[in-house]
Amino acid sequence: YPPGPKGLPIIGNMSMMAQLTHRGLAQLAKQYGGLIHLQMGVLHMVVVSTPDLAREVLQAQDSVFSNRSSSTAIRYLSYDGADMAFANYGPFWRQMRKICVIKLFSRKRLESWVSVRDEINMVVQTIVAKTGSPINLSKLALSLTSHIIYKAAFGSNSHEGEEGQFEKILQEFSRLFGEFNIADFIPWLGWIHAKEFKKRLVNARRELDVFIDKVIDEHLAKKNNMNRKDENEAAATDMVDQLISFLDEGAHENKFTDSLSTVKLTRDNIKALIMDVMFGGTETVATAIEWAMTELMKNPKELKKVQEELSNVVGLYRRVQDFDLENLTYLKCTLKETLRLHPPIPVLLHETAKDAVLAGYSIPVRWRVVINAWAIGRDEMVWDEPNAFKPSRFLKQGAKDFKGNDFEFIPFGSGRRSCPGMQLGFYALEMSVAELVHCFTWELHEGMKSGELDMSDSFGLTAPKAVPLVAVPSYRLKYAL
Ligand code: HEM
Repeated sequence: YPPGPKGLPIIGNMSMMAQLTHRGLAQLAKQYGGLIHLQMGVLHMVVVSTPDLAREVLQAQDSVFSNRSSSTAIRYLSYDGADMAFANYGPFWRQMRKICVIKLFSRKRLESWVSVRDEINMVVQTIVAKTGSPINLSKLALSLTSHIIYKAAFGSNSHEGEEGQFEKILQEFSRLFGEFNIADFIPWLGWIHAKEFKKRLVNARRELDVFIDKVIDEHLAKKNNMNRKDENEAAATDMVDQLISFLDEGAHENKFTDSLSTVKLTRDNIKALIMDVMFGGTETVATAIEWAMTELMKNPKELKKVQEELSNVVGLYRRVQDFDLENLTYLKCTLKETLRLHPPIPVLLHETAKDAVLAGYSIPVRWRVVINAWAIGRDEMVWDEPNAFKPSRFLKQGAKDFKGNDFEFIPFGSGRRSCPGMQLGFYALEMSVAELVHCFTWELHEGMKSGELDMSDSFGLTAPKAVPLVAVPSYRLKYAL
């Protein structure tokens, strides 16, 4: 097995649990090397912290390393693996992925892209009304991305209060995913808080059931109405509309097929896929917006360069349009640098599908494989001044890109399990930051200096800023909105 800190009998390295964040694991990698073994009760895991080993796991031997690790909460809340993000690699996952890529996230499905624009417009209007007052940008970013994904998934005709209700359900899901459950590590101690934990799992899933069943029924009714009115009339399609076209109420399990025309989905599949989209698309993009704004506030010279570029390319008499994005090169470099220093998902969680050998070490089947994207993005063997925010490094010829071929820079992962929402996610990030710094000038709250900004992060499904970013906007454009 690979080297690693020595553990105790039965519990292994469980006493180090609090240390096993992206930062703690990067520290351990300095001590034990790019491949570490840790044991947490019955669960074994290896941690990959170098680009070469990431290439081996995500590309050269990807079919062996592309399963997902699971837990009691994940199994229950994903409707027993009825989704894509938590399903093991195989025909079922392939089928679900095809639906997501072609039907939900594709550039051709314009509605999601329109949701991004509409919601950013609303946010700009809100900020205009609050110029001169402090704004919690961390909260604003999360509310923006929740609205975008909610609208892309469910359409715009939600009823009063429903969005807030849905946010609460997701927050409880998120807490349950992250909660320490002893049964996952030492199964025979599982009785300790099993009853209470199970009760919370059942309640959370029941609430999601009630919520999404209602949405599905409303969409089905709308579809029937449309059919009656005009067979040929194209309905405005949100993600639920797309998914219910595969719904077979009589189906109890999926039949795997390579052709989308014969795919059948159950209600549980639809609920679980919606959950994937919500989790995949909300906190990730919000965290990236928050960090981009934080780094720009921390580095006023870089902010000035981005704003100069916006003045030259867009000018101060109009807002940023989609066609401007390809000319906003420095903005793009700034966002890449943000994703290098602060990958929203700092560690990728995979599992071995069979016994494997990695760098000469044995990695048995069903071992957890953690790829520390955060540590790789700050590897001093690869990156010059790895902890400095230097967007211009991405201007150089041959600079790394995040599309999955450069294993030194993997904020969206790479290979089979890489992010299917990358295009949509990056577009939402690019447009949000472009508009925030084009329409407004930002000052830190209460006379705080840029050097005093707290740059610590917290560790969970994503790694947002530990202390929210608060800043005061003033309007920058030369025409009234
Ligand atoms: C800045 C934005 C985003 C970042 C940095 C990001 C990053 C990632 C990463 C690192 C993974 C895991 C890769 C792996 O395990 O190897 C992932 C998976 C995933 N992402 Fe994203 N993501 C973003 C936006 C989105 C958006 C907007 C959506 C959907 C609307 C989305 C949906 C998903 C899904 C469903 C998966 C699971 C894929 C699978 O298991 O096959 N992501 N993402």
